Amino acid sequence: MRRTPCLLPPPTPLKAPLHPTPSRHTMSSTFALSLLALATLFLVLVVRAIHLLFFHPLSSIPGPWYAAVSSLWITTHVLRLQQCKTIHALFQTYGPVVRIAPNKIAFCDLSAMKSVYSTCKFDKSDYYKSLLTNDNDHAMTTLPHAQHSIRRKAYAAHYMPSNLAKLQPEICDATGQMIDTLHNLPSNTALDTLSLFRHLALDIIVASSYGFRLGAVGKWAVEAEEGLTVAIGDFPKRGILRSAVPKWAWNLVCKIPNARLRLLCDSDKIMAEFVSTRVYEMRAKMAAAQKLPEPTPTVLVAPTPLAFLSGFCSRSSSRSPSPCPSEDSSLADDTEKSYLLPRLLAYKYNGQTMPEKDVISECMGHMVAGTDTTSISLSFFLWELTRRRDILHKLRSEIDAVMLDAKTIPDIKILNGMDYLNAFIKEGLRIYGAAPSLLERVVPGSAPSNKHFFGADGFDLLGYALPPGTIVATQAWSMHRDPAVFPSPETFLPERWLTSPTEDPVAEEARLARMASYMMPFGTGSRICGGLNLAHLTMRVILVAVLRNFEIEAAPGTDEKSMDMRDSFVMFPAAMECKLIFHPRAASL
Ligand code: HEM
Repeated sequence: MRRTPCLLPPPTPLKAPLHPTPSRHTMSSTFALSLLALATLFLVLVVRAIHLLFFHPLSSIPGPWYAAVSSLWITTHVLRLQQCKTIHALFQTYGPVVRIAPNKIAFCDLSAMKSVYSTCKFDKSDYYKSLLTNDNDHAMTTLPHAQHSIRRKAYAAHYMPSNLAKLQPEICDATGQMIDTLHNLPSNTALDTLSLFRHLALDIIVASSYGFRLGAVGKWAVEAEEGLTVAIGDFPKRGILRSAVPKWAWNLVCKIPNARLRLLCDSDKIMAEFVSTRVYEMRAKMAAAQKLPEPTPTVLVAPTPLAFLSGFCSRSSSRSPSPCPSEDSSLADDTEKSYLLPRLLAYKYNGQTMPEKDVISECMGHMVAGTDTTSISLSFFLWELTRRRDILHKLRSEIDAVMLDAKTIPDIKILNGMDYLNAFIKEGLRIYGAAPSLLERVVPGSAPSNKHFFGADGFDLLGYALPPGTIVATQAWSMHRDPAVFPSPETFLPERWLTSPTEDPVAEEARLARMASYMMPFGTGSRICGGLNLAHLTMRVILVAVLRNFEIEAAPGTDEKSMDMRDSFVMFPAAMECKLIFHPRAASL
């Protein structure tokens, strides 16, 4: 029998919905899974926190519990630019050793400072890599001690006092140009000294490194900021931004068509191009000099000396002012002096010269390290003088006595012997040192030769065992404010650096030596600032020249609030500027 075909239409296939509605069952299982993930994460964090607080090798070290469980707390203070003050407050609450992050210990103690930085010479932490120049190391960023000492040997002799003495004409010339510029400004002009001294410090560093006159102050005077100076000011900001965002985001930021942003992104490149040009010129000069039949100058000699502007430099070591050498006469004496660049180009290690990339990044490192630090210190020093006429008066008496002619800066030997000036600078560096922050080091994996600092559990820091890999650091800010060493530490008192005629001379010497041992405005130990002699000379020259020629007054708006100190490795005023007015002294005209 044939079957009757079914006349019913075939069933329409169900259309899949565009957005399938999850069943109640699926929804609840996703929710449960998320809850489980969150609970697991929470549990992991709790277990981790418990470990860090109670079972970690650093758990016995005092400090706030939230600092021990996460780096977030200290990072917020870094971002608030208040790390120094925050850590200082911790020392006052918890004592000389404090845990400030899960793996980071800060201390404030002289013996610990000596063993970390000088005796054991711990390597630097990764933090310094944010300061690479031209994506390459320089002395400051070379972390391992052994590699660093090779770098240090390459440049150290440049900053020896004997070499700097020969570079006085360059330093005085640049300073003289600034003094002339200030004399020519309309009266009552408020100047940002951070910017002014940044330009001057750069002129001095460029002149003493390459024998090249940059003329940054001259350009600044006509309100055309020197490109290189802007780049140097931008460089640290670039470093912070670059390390805060992923690489792709940074590349994107640098594509935004904004001229100012472009400059910031290119700051490293601008500096590298400037130094590369100097390297190219110097190589050409050195090659030309070697082809001369006779006499053959050493490679350390810069073949073309700077032309000197005016009579601001004195070459005499006597107290009577002497005329500045003329352009013609300077050549003979200059054959002895040595700039930084030819020295680096000639440096050999194991028979090899330094790769050019290293020479360039080294030179860039010095420009970055020396420019803002010098300008910030000087700005705070002058700001202090606007508030302390008593100190200004004593400084003036000393300066006026050795600087009969307002246009002749005394010789280095005279500057070195000015007791009150030097006491003032020491006190300035104690309170306003431009780099007062933590100088991070890492506890090594194996004990160095000084084994007595190491027990079975690691490095012995004031009775606490720090395992290898722990980051350990102290800060000048706190070492300089120890009331047992510096009575009334917040009071600016140059006299504390002078011996009192009414006290026992032996006790006085011991007191001065004790204070000096706590001072670390330039760091301390094997990684101490390479340019500290230049910094001292520059500060002395600029201070005597400015104070001999001008009365200084704080501009409206420059006050305790605007000058409140902020720190991000280097320190700076809250307002990011220091506006002062320079009135020519009658005796200087
Ligand atoms: C008042 C001015 C200055 C202050 C307060 C200062 C401070 C410092 C500090 C704190 C360090 C780091 C030490 C460390 O990381 O442990 C340093 C390193 C350095 N500074 Fe200065 N500095 C000043 C001026 C200069 C100048 C004028 C130059 C050169 C032009 C310079 C060149 C260097 C170099 C090359 C290093 C790295 C040293 C090395 O590791 O071999 N600094 N400075």
